[in-house]
Order: sequence, then C-alpha cells, then structure tokens
Amino acid sequence: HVTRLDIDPFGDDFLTMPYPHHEIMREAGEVVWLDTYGLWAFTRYQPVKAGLSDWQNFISSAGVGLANFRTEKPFRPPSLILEADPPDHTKARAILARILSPKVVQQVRAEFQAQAEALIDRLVEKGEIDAINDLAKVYPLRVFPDAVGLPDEERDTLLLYGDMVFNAFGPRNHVFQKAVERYEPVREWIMDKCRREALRPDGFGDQIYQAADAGEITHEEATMLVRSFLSAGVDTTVNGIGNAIYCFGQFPDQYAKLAADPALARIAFEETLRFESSVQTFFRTVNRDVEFAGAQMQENDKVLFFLAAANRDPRQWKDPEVFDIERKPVGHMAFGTGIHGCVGQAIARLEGELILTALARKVKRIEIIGEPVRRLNNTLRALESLPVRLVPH
Ligand code: HEM
Ligand SMILES: O=C(O)c1ccc(C2CC2)cc1
Repeated sequence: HVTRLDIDPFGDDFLTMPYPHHEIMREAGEVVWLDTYGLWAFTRYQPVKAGLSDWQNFISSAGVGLANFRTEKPFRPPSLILEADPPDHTKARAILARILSPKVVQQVRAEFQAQAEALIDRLVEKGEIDAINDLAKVYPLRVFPDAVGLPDEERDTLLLYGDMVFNAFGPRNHVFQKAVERYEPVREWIMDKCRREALRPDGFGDQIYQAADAGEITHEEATMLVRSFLSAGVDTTVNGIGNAIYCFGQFPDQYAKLAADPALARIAFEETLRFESSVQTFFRTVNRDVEFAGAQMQENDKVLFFLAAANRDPRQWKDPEVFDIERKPVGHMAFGTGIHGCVGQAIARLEGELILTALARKVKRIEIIGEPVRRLNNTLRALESLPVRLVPH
C-alpha cells in the first residue's frame, strides 16, 4: 500500500518554505504518490540515493522534468548529457568530466581566488550590500564565463536563461510562464555564444570543440555541450553562494567559527549545500514496470527526487535541522549521485570555498539588515535580494 498525498510541490507556499512539506512526505512512506500531478515522490535519503543510482529503471532521456519527452515536445532541444542515457550519455559525460576535472580546475584556482579577494575587498569597503546582486551574482558571472571563454558583455543574460531552464523542469505554472516571457531573444543570445567563433581559444568552451576536432563528437554536438555549460554553470553557483551567505547571516555563531578559522570554508560550503540545497529536485521517468520500495511503478510514470528533503532526513543526519559547519556532510545529495551526479562540482566547490575564505579573512560578522526577498523557481532555491552588513575584523 502506498500513501497518496495532494501536496503541490510547485505551489507558491511549497516553493517558499518546502521543509514542512518534506517532513510530511518523508513520514508518509519510503515512496508516496502525489495526486496533484500524478507522480511518485522520493524524499528519504536512501531511496533518493538508490533511485538516482538506478539509471536503467529511472531514465533521463525522457526528460528530467515533469514533461515526458516520449509524449510531449521538450521546452528546448534536449541536453546531450543531462537528458541522455548510456551509451549516448557516456561519451558526452567523459568529455565534460575531462574539461572540468579537479586537475584542470586547479589551473583556474589562482584566477578564481584573485577575483574572489578583489570582490570581497570592494564589498567590505562598501559595508552595506545586497549579498545577491552585489556578491552572489557578480562572482559566478565573472569567473565561470571567463573560464568558458565568453565575451564580457551582457552576461546577465545567462541568469535569465538559467531561470528559464530550471523553471522548465517544473509544470507550466505562473512561475514558468513569467520566466519564459522573453525566451526567444535570450535563446538567440545563448546559441550565438555557443558558436566556436564566439569563444576564446583554449577556454572550456573551445576545449569541447577540440574534442570535436579529434573526432570524439561532431561540431554540432559540441555546440550543444557548450550550451550545457551555460545552462548549468552559473545560476546554480549564484544560488549556492547566495544560500551560503543566507545561512551564515541566520546563524552568526556558525559564521564566528568560520571567521576564526577560514580553513573551514571548503567543508562549511558543503553544509550550506546540504542545509539549503540550491537544486531542490530532479525528475526521472520509469523505463519499464518495476516494483520499487513496495510501490508498483509503471513505464512512463514520473518520479520526483527531492534532493533537499533527503539532505534533511533524520534517518541519515543527526539533528538535520541544525546548520552545523563542523558536521562534514559527506554523501549529501545536493549534487545528485550516480552517473548524472554533478560534473561541475569541482568548479562549484572551488567558487564556494574561495568566496567563503575571502569573506572569513576580511569579515568578522555578517548581519542581515533587511527582509530577504525570495525568488520562486520550480527547481532552484533562490533569493532575489539579501541586504547585509559586512562587519570587518
Ligand atoms: C552549487 C552549484 C551546483 C549544484 C547544486 C549542481 C547540482 C547538480 C545536480 C543535482 C545535478 C544532477 C542532475 C540529475 O541528476 O539529473 C547536476 C548535474 C550537472 N551539473 Fe551541476 N550543479 C552545480 C554547479 C554546476 C556547475 C558550476 C557546472 C558547470 C558546468 C554544472 C554542470 C552540470 C552538468 C553538465 C550536469 C549534468 C551531468 C550529467 O547529466 O551527467 N553544475 N548538477
Ligand atoms: O546540460 C544541461 O543543459 C544542464 C542543464 C541544467 C543542469 C542542472 C543540474 C545543474 C545540468 C545540465
């Protein structure tokens, strides 16, 4: 027997404050059926981890959003990596994994660090800032597009596009409709920047075309893989950093620990990802009738994996509702897991570590001095603005 609930995981009140709804679903069973959209919900740590690891039963090529690509036209041409299964996925993944490998990421560390320190120095001078518009958006829009090899102009378009892409994984609700009002010009800008001629030679983007030169993929496929970098590489880290500042503003005792020992920055960023996961959910499609966690699932059923709920499952974490930077949350689901686990996590971790290190060295206390404004998105946990005061050491 599987419990059925009429919770709407894409309603405004859920998106605004998901945690009480996660708790209801977690307690209702290992798997529950949500009547609102007719889908399976996995919210406990173990089933989320097991389900995301089972790429044969829970596939990505029919879409990793609510839409089933077997029966509905995708919002945009499918990603060659995110919305693909082996063997197609395998080749694309190997190429991006090579370009974003920890070794290559080490090569951009010095530049990423210089940018983080320069930005934090400017913001400490300013004193009172908006942690989203002055910090969380600025840093990722500088360092990652530079590494990819994008020109300097109009980079805010990447945020507009990310907002559309992440909303498109959800239903065609008002949040989605609002985000895609100006889709066409944004889509044109993005696809123009995926052309090899638009990219700095030897940047991360050009390196994808170099794989095409070597015959690993076609040049058309290379263009689509550059699109993956532009889709996933910015809005995620903007909210990863924004949510991290929000955590430290809410829990000054935790920030005091970080300010006293900046070397904690890298592991502290992991706890911010567990506590306020910037990517909250992802879907899979049931590939063939299967029994899973006592539920009879049918081919073409959609399964919604609540990464953020798994990251607060008391079956996995002690005092999960406590933000504790000394927790060392190894195995959290914020980057997903299995063959689709985030291929950019080395970049994401580098950005988080360097920004938090620069802050810890210069700023003694982060004070929230105004009401945070949330930006609702069907997939991302995001703030629109977060007024803070940076109190120097
Ligand atoms: C805090 C920042 C980030 C978070 C929370 C995050 C989260 C995730 C998650 C949950 C997945 C799994 C999707 C699935 O299972 O279907 C994923 C996949 C992916 N991420 Fe990240 N990501 C972040 C940053 C980045 C960055 C900086 C890049 C750089 C390009 C990136 C590129 C990708 C790509 C290409 C995939 C698809 C991998 C595959 O399907 O094999 N992400 N990410
Ligand atoms: O390949 C893509 O276009 C793509 C888009 C969004 C993501 C989310 C998970 C970070 C990943 C890949």
